Amino acid sequence: MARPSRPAPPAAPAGIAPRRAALALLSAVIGEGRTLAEAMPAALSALDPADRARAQRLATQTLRDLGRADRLLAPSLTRMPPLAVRNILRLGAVELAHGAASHGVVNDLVEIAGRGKRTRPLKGLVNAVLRKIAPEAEAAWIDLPPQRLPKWLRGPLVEAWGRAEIARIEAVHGAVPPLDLTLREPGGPLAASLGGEELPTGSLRLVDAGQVSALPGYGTGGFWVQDAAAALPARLLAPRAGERVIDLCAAPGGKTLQLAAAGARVTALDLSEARLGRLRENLARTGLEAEVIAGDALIHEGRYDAVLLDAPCSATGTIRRHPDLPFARDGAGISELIALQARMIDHALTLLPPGGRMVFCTCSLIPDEGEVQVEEALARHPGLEVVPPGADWVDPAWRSSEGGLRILPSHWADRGGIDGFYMALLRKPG
Ligand SMILES: C[S@@+](CC[C@H](N)C(=O)[O-])C[C@H]1O[C@@H](n2cnc3c(N)ncnc32)[C@H](O)[C@@H]1O
Repeated sequence: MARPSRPAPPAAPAGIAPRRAALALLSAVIGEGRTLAEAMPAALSALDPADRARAQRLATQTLRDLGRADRLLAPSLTRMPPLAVRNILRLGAVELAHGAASHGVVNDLVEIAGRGKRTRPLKGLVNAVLRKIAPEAEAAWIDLPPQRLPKWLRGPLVEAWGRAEIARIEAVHGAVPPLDLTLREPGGPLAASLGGEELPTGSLRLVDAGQVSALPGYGTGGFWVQDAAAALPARLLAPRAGERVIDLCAAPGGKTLQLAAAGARVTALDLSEARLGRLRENLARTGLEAEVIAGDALIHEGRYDAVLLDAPCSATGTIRRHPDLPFARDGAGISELIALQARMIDHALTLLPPGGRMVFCTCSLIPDEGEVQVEEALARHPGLEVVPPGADWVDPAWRSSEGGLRILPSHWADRGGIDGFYMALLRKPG
């Protein structure tokens, strides 16, 4: 006799799984100081691709808006609840402020609070606070100031760029950045089918692009994702067809692809075998060619016409795309990075013939990783020159006094911002 089948348990509401995963990401970043990239594999592994994307989006948005969320919540809290509860409230506040349906947000987050041992006792608080802020969250949000940079970074940056510029940078950090693409053939038919705005520097900018792999031209390698600022160092180097160029810190390979697409004979070197795996995937997808070497830029030997040195740095220029960075870092290790960059510049020069050229760049907002690094290199190497770029894509606001280009996220704010970067074209004495 067939056994009566058990009734299936009621399905959990669709929003629970991605919201729980988003909270796991928030606790890894805010509570444990890990980056989203480090935390994502474990936190998202059980989810389907759509929920994975939603969880990542929710966590990223909450980190971007943490300061505003705390301000919105503060009047409703007489005491500071434990971090796990605070993160539930923050996620709720951010979702409500961005127009999510309040019953879904509140019900799911109350349910999630009820499932956790540490959060269960405060389930009632979660319910009461979220219901209280729900009606006004969207309207109140507009007047709240954006998330501030953490103290370890804000102090030096205010000193370098001034309070007003830092406020503008923080405003840009508070907005969802557009998607920038580098096209293999700029201005070709693919640009028209992708739509978007062609930037003066040649990148194509899309707003609300959706899933990148679903865009036309992805499968055939017609473009790669690369912030508009990150696309400039290779343009500054201006490789010619057939030139031997080494990309010294190459992975995951955005600049290698640009150099190869320009027809240069490219060597892509990086210390990280794992990151080189992504570079190889990018070469395979685009059908572009480069010699790939797992190695140390401090000891690699050879002779090249030109060098691109995109040195490891604090990455503080990329906060608008990586809002986890201020939480996952505390400023430790920056002086070691600065010393490493100087050693890399010195060694990179040995790879060039007299008169050879090199672009040094970092995605940092800290002058010690940019302008100061180049000034000190000039002092160490008599005859080394900075060549100020004459290209028509250079925005005059980017020119810095020693001849390099300084890009701040607040530049092009009306277009959606741009990552912070520093770059300089150096010429070895002849
Ligand atoms: C800013 S990222 C490079 C991004 C890359 N140029 C691109 O456009 O996709 C810096 C890279 O330096 C690499 N790196 C760090 N120390 C290195 C070393 N001693 N030699 C070579 N690569 C190194 C890291 O693994 C990392 O991939």
